[in-house]
Amino acid sequence: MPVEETETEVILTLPNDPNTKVTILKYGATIISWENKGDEKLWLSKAAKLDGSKPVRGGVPLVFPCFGKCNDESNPAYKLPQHGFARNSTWEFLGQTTESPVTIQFGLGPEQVDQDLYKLWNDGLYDFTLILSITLGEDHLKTNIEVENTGDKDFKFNWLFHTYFKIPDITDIIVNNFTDAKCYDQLIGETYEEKAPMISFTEEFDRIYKGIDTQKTFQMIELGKVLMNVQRENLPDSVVWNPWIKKSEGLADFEPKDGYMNMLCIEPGHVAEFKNLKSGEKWSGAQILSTGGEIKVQTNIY
Ligand SMILES: O=P(O)(O)OC[C@H]1O[C@H](O)[C@H](O)[C@@H](O)[C@@H]1O
Repeated sequence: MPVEETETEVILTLPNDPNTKVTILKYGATIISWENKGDEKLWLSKAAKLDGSKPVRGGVPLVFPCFGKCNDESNPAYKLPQHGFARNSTWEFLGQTTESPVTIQFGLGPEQVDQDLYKLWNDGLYDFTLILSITLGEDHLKTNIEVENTGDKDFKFNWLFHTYFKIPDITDIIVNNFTDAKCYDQLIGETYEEKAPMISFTEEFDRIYKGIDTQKTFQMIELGKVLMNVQRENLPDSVVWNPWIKKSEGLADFEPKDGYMNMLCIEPGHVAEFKNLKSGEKWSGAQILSTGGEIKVQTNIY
């Protein structure tokens, strides 16, 4: 049985490999585990709440319709909490859609969102359907999101896959192919061009990389070995985040406290600008994670 459903979770297993599986919490449609050949690829805090009382600290939380806290009073997302409402709504499991590759879907519409929260977005006047498709392969995991504006009013939104990777030791990790990207450093409030040939981590890190050619793959490399490739479809931006010591101390659901050594967030999204979606229109974007392979340095492709 490739798909098992419980009241709170769905587990998708690769038909020919019981050690390759993905576990999705219906709350937030949050992927909380991706085991590839028995090896866990995602970081999940030991203190993560999995009971629907707050967004999950770890895995792949979904960010919609705003990334971070929207500070623009004229934006209808202004009153929403940090990262919007998709990660703290219980999605509907829509079932398996294809057998090969094995794919399942989850859906979210205004009726599944906590109504007090939903009303904070333009008084609940927007109508939308989100369809999340999760495809599991031998060495890859694809998450595709489709956003449809099913109402009569145009709206604008951010989307982001807030992916927490599990890693052996942050100080041994470098990430490539961000070179020359425009970046907004959230810690110093400044925009500049990334000049480092590889990103490495020795302190708190919180940057929004913008408008990166989707032909570029970000590779998370540990001591010369590719641990993960992050590919994108129609998602021009990517946040890179590690809370390091002080910030993780302040996060009640972040455990163990030295867990920052074993996690790194690389978060493909559409967040530097809001995406406008007209009434009746659809938009989609995807993140494709894959393990292994060679190091490929991609300079700007003109
Ligand atoms: O604590 P959360 O609301 O889950 O946000 C966790 C983090 O998300 C993103 O990576 C942001 O860039 C960070 O500034 C933020 O701290």
